[in-house]
Amino acid sequence: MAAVLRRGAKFISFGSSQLLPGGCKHGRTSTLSFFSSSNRNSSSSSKIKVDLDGSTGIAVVKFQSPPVNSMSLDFLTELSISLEKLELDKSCRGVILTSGQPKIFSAGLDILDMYGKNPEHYAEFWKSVQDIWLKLYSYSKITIAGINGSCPAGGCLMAMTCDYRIMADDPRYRIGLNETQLGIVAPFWFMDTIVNTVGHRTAELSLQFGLMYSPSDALKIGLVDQVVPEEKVLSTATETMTQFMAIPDHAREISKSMLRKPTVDRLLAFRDADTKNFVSFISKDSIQKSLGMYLTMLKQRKV
Ligand SMILES: CCCCCCCCC/C=C/C(=O)SCCNC(=O)CCNC(=O)[C@H](O)C(C)(C)COP(=O)(O)OP(=O)(O)OC[C@H]1O[C@@H](n2cnc3c(N)ncnc32)[C@H](O)[C@@H]1OP(=O)(O)O
Repeated sequence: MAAVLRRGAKFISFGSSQLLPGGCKHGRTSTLSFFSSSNRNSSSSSKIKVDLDGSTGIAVVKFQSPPVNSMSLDFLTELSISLEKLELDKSCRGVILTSGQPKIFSAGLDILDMYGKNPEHYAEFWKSVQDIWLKLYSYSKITIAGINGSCPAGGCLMAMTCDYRIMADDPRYRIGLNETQLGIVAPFWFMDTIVNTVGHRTAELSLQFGLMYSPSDALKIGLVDQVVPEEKVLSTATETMTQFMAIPDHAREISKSMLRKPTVDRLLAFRDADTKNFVSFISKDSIQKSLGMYLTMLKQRKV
């Protein structure tokens, strides 16, 4: 079901579903601004660029980790710090996540962080993946994903944590949780997130086949909320943000929190066990072999 938020309208319009397999609380001034005192503030780490417009309260967080914005430990750490600063900054009311790399939103978790490393590294990496999900899924500010490129696995997970998803209409782009195609299993909180987004039955098919959807199919199943020409992704995200901002922050925030808290609490309750499971799963010879083969295929561009 594709819920569409239209200009000047409320949450309306539900499409049919179809699956195709395939590969300040209103505050505008800041006492806690991390981005200097002018109206447009930029900060840039090596992998994440943040532009906060103090006059609108909208921050654009751009991924700039070539070639494919894969979520390495460094990427996740930098993103986490940027999000934390923005959450504390009272001049910021909403965050747009988007990519500065052509054709890719994010390639998902960095496979090199899951391959050929030691258990301590896997545990540290996994905790940072959990951390970014926990942060975004329970983020108090409005979040919109401007998906201007392909968005597999962890990339799709990150987009799903946002309050709204706008995808570029390029038919070459794909989005979905493709883990089974790599011979790995999406953890329960990845599954919870997609179930919460597209519903149980669609999630069952999606996860088992590891389906990757074109923008139009993603819209049909409600994995994204809107599909627009690529050059309009950011402007549409800004317009949509303005609609969200018209809702009193406290009411919106509490609604979001009530809807998402059970899912967040489930990971918090099993966080250590989930980390142990990940480390033992990813350390298995058979899984390492699958990942090694997948990396080789990627390098030979056979995927
Ligand atoms: C119980 C608990 C159980 C827990 C069980 C464990 C659960 C883990 C959950 C996993 C979640 C994930 O996100 S796993 C990651 C899943 N991601 C994917 O499958 C995406 C794979 N990538 C792609 O499909 C493509 O690269 C795509 C993103 C569309 C871009 O295509 P392009 O043609 O533009 O670019 P490519 O030539 O393919 O890639 C450019 C270079 O980037 C590298 N690259 C691409 N994706 C990469 C990635 N994710 N990590 C590292 N490196 C990557 C390629 O190898 C190339 O390296 P060079 O040749 O050296 O330049």
